[in-house]
Amino acid sequence: MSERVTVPHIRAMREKGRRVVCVTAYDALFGALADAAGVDLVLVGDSVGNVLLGYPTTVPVTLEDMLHHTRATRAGVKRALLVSDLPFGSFQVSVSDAVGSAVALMKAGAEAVKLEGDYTEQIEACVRAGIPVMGHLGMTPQSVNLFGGHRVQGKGSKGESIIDTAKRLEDAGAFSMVLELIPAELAERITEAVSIPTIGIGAGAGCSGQIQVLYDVLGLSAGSFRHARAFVHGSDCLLDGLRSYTEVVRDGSFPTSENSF
Ligand SMILES: Nc1nc(=O)c2c([nH]1)NC[C@@H]1CN(c3ccc(C(=O)N[C@@H](CCC(=O)O)C(=O)O)cc3)CN21
Ligand SMILES: CC(C)C(=O)C(=O)O
Ligand SMILES: [Mg+2]
Repeated sequence: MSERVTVPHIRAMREKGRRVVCVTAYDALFGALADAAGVDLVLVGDSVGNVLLGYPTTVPVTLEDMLHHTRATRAGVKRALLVSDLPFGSFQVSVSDAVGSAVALMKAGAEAVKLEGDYTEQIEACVRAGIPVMGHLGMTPQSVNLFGGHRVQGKGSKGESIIDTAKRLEDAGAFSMVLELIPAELAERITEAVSIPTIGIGAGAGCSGQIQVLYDVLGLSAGSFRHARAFVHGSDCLLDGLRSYTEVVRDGSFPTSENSF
């Protein structure tokens, strides 16, 4: 594979007009698959809570969970930039919490961290400590209890404050930002208002790049979302294989002499 992707590369992609391709992963196996597909950035998302751990939201995910999945994903990702989410509770209360948590993720193998919301002091302090930070605005899932569900944010006049926050995240030193579940027109206005790459999920095609949850892309998620698309029917495919296995064990045709010693 070609040269490793770095934070300056991601920034430069916007200037060159090349869309940034991002996907989540939570372990070495799927991290290596995403890397082999040539994505630019792999996010160890706190969506691991919903997707793999069976939680209803990302709220219960701990820093220990994120460290565990970051170490695993690090083992599989060789080329793409590896970014890890700061989970709920690990950065909001103080700047020292934020830097401490971010340092731990970096030691686990992340090359940058992402945090949700309007936390410019935390972003400044991490950047000062040498840790690149990705912002995340719009429908920030760690605030689901405030929103009353995973609902589109920033409709109508409420969009203005998101534009203002986006500018302040850039000023604080964020190298890019995720825009989640906001009107496409608002995402375009934010993208015009900042000079760092905007990475959309449910935020239209006017962002500098896109991110999706890997299991949604692979058709391995329980539900389906308007913002996502399954590019392969993973669950159907895997179920076929598992049903075949079940059948041949039951009828005694597996293992054969070739599988035996
Ligand atoms: N598998 C998975 N994919 C994701 O994109 C994802 C997660 N998990 N977990 C963390 C957050 C939660 N996200 C969510 C969760 C639910 C909706 C949802 O129910 N969307 C509605 C539309 C919402 C509206 O119209 O306001 C839908 O119909 O898809 C969207 C994003 C995005 N993230
Ligand atoms: C979907 C992305 C932006 C995320 O934060 C996650 O997967 O946790
Ligand atoms: Mg997340």
